[in-house]
Amino acid sequence: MTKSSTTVILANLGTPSQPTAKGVRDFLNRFLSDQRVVSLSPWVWQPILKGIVLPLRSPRVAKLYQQIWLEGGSPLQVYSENLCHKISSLIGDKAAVRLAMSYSEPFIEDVIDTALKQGCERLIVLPMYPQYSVSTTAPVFDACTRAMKGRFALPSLQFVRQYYDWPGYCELLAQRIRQKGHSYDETHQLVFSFHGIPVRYANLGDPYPQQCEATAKRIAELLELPQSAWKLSFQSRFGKEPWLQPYTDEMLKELAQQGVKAIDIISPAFSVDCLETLEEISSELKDVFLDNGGEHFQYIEALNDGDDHAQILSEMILEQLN
Ligand SMILES: C=CC1=C(C)c2cc3[nH]c(cc4nc(cc5[nH]c(cc1n2)c(C)c5CCC(=O)O)C(CCC(=O)O)=C4C)c(C)c3C=C
Ligand SMILES: [Fe+2]
Ligand SMILES: [Fe+2]
Repeated sequence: MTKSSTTVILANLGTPSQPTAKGVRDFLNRFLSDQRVVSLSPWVWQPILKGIVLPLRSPRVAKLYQQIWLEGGSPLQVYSENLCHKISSLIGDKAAVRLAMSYSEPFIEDVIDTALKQGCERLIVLPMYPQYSVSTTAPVFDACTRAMKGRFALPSLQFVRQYYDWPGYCELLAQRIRQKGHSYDETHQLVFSFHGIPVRYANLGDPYPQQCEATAKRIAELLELPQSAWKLSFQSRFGKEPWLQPYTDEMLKELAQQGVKAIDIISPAFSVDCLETLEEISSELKDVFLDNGGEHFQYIEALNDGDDHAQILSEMILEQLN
């Protein structure tokens, strides 16, 4: 297989191009207009989105992005790009490796279009979400099919649905937690905080909650933690309907009030750090815990652009190439 005939697409969510109200608005408009993400009728949702959500949320969220912005752009963008370069080096001339995004540049459709123009005959698509969700993984698939529309010669397509269960993946996260050097018990808890989704989506068949639970259980098992030493919760609620519970903010408040003094918190739904970890967890949720009597709060970073992360994702890709 030559480099030009196989293309690996590392697909992530997307992020604002600038930490400004306009940059955030453009990103949120694309993201929240996708019916996979907000599954309301566009006749009902679009006026609310355009008239209320975007004007109120964009300037507020832009200020949050400003607090975490890096020299090369948003953390999600920078870590994803660095990771892609490392994976590309590891894969060598077996395939071209490209980063693509669902809701910001470089868009998945454009990256696929360029690859096909350059003679790509085989696409391997790896959404950068360890757990499958209709709100994240499915939009990557949608973008792939949009990119194929109207074409006469389609490439073969391999789509990685999830990878939390890839051998060694949970071990990598467990190792990261071990490096923090703690032993956990009733007063020093390990919290697995996953990005939430509406309960309705789970009831309609999204396997995301089961996959989150399996991820947390496996990591706890590898760390030989008793059930009393760790918790699973869901963060980043959006909108009025019920989301997966327990909610991280309420749980941290309760834990602090029950006398838990120290928390280490990790978010295994994110392959790279982003607004939801660097701002929501590291700042907002930290304040919730400390304001209610907690004393020690540590956020354990995502695998980001680490060599071990690039290595394990490359192994998954090489398995697809075989
Ligand atoms: C596991 C990954 C993610 C799931 C599942 C997910 C579902 C989901 N998200 C929203 C709404 C928002 N998410 C926002 C940011 C955001 N979400 C993810 C990942 C998942 N989302 C990431 C990586 C990010 C950060 C992007 C970055 O640039 O750093 C935001 C924007 C921030 C804000 O305005 O608060 C919204 C909105 C919904 C509605 C949803 C499932 C239905
Ligand atoms: Fe989200
Ligand atoms: Fe700690």
